This record gives sequence, structure tokens and C-alpha cells, in this order.
Amino acid sequence: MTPYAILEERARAVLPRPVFDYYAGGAGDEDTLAANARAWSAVRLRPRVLRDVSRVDTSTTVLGARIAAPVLVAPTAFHRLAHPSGELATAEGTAAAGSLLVLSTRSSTRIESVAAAAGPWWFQVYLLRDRGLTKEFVQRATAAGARALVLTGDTPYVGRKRRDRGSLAIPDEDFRANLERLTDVALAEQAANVTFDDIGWLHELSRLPVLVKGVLRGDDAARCLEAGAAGVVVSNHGGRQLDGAVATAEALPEVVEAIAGRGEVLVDGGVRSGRDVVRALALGARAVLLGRSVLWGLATEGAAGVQRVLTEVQEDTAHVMALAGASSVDEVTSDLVTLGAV
Ligand SMILES: Cc1cc2nc3c(=O)[nH]c(=O)nc-3n(C[C@H](O)[C@H](O)[C@H](O)COP(=O)(O)O)c2cc1C
Ligand SMILES: CCCCCCC(=O)C(=O)O
Repeated sequence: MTPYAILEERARAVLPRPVFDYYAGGAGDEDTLAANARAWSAVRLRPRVLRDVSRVDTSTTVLGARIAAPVLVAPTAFHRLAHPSGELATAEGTAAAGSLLVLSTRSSTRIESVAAAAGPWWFQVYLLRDRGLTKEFVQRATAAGARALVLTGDTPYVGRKRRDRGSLAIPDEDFRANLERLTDVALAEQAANVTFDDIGWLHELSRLPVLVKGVLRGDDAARCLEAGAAGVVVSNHGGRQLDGAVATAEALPEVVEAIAGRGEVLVDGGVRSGRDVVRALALGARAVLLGRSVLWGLATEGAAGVQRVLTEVQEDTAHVMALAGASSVDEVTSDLVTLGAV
């Protein structure tokens, strides 16, 4: 079993079944969910030999924020379903590992409380049908110290997951943690009319850099930049939105080419090990984000589990870099990979 599979099994053992299924599941037949991890494996490494790798430095920056390794925490919803300390534990574990948290709009803990426990953090934005409500929590996140906004573009409607059999109960206080003013749950639904113009709207509102998450095409990536985005996150939402969508390792090169160094490109989906981190960097990503791995760490050990997951991937990244002949992230260049058989 891989370290990821072992961790997932531990989480399965401690989580109520509906919560585990909500976290683990993907949309439709889960084709894209499976394809994500498989596509990273298809990227073969071409190690360099006879390089001095007695010191390996994994540190880097994302939108100017220094982090210990090019590994961030992806925005995921409702952490209090995994652990009573919820996003507070995630924030603590992330900061202890020298990483950066992307806090979900669907956080089950108040933005201001998470901010107080966090190191550098960004705020993920779902535009809700109630734009006034959206504006309020973007302003709160900005005031609380978010350093960037991440606009998720792939969720006009929440994907249908068969594993979610309707038995997941989200306690009202968790659902409304940041939506106290909400009287009508329907108002918390995603807006289905989000467009490129909303990138400018968010930037005007916050004066923060805006990344767009969920981009899988070069033409969309270019349009995001033209609309004022600072970069994109190549993502298919961990296989939870459009089943059959291209795996992120496959989409990444097209997006990197379209961005052509004019913005930052991050990627997530099926990243499970230091090997995958090095593969992503070699394909042109600045950093990766981990979704489910962090949830499993949180479920099994709270803040310490989040820190452990991140530290293990960081250490694995350093080890893989050393064996591949790269002593810094700048040396993880495209010649380090070739596309093998799937
Ligand atoms: C349980 C769960 C909840 C998620 N919630 C959000 C969310 O609130 N906002 C968002 O932009 N993405 C959300 N995502 C997608 C993640 O940000 C990320 O794209 C995905 O998990 C990466 O794939 P991985 O889980 O294979 O690492 C969620 C993913 C999971 C598994
Ligand atoms: C009505 C709540 C929807 C939350 C969607 C969170 C998410 O992005 C995911 O589960 O995936």
C-alpha cells in the first residue's frame, strides 16, 4: 500500500461513513477522480547524475509568500466534520509545516478565528447567488489578512456524487459559520452566472491578487489573465465536478504554455507524493495543492496530522529532488520528465 492509501484507510476507520464518502467521493463514475492519480504516474522522471545534492532546498514563493516547499493546502469544505477543531487545527498544522492555507468559503469555522491561527493564507471564493453576502465575506477575509483570493470557476452547480447518498448531515452551525446573516439556505447556493468579469470585481473589492481555480484549458487561462487574474490553478476539483474532464497532469502543459510566464500556475488533483510534486514542477507548475490528503491527516490526528502530512510530502519532495539531481526548485526543469505509458 502507498503511504496515501494507508492514511486514507486510517481516516476511513475514524470517520462516520457519510463523512468519509463525502470527502473521498468523486462525480459520476469517478473516472476523472481515478485519472488524476494515474496521469501523474504516467509522467516519467529523467534523473540527472553526478550533481551535488548534499543540500536540497525545497523552499519557494507563491504570489510573493515564502513557503517551505511548493505544497499548499487546497480549499476544502466543512473541516469540523473531520475534527472538532476543524479549520483551526488545519490552520495550525499548516503554519507549523511552513505551508500556506487556502481557506474555503464553505469553512465551518469563522474566517477571523482561522486567520488568527494561520500563517500566510488565501481565501477561496465561491460566488453565491446572494452577491451581497459574497461581498461581505470577501471584505471580511480581506480585513482579516488574506493575501490573495482564489475564485473557483468550475462549480456553477455542485457536482453529483453517487457515494453521497443524502445521508450526510452538516450541523447548522457549521454550515452557517460565516453566513450568520443567512435566513434562507437557498441563498447560500452557488451562483451559476460567474464570468471572467467577476475577476475584476473581486480585485476592485479587495485590491488582492486573484487566482482562478478550475482551469483546464489554455484559452481559458489566457482569458483569466486578460481579465486581470494573477494566475490560475489547474484543477478539476479533485474529480468532483465534471466527470470525464481531463486529468490535471494532462491539462497542465497546455495551460503553462498559454500563460507563458505572465502569471503563476498552480495545480491540484491526485497529487499524493514528492514524486508528483516534482513532476508538477517539471511540467511548469509553481506549486501544488493537496486536498484529501490534508483532510485525512486532520481526521486522524488534528493539527498534528495536518502537519505530519505536509511534512512527509515536503521531505519526500526533497528526497526525490536529490535523486533526480536537483538541489533547488529552480533546478526542477522540463528536461526532468518525459511522458511514459499510462
Ligand atoms: C471534501 C472536499 C471538499 C472540497 N471543497 C472545496 C471548496 O470548498 N472549494 C474549492 O474550490 N474546492 C473544493 N474542493 C476541491 C479541492 O480544492 C481540490 O481541488 C481537490 O481536492 C484536489 O484533489 P485531491 O483531493 O486529489 O488532492 C474540495 C475537495 C474535497 C475532496
Ligand atoms: C452547499 C454546499 C456545497 C459545498 C461544496 C463544497 C465543494 O466544493 C465540494 O464538496 O467539492
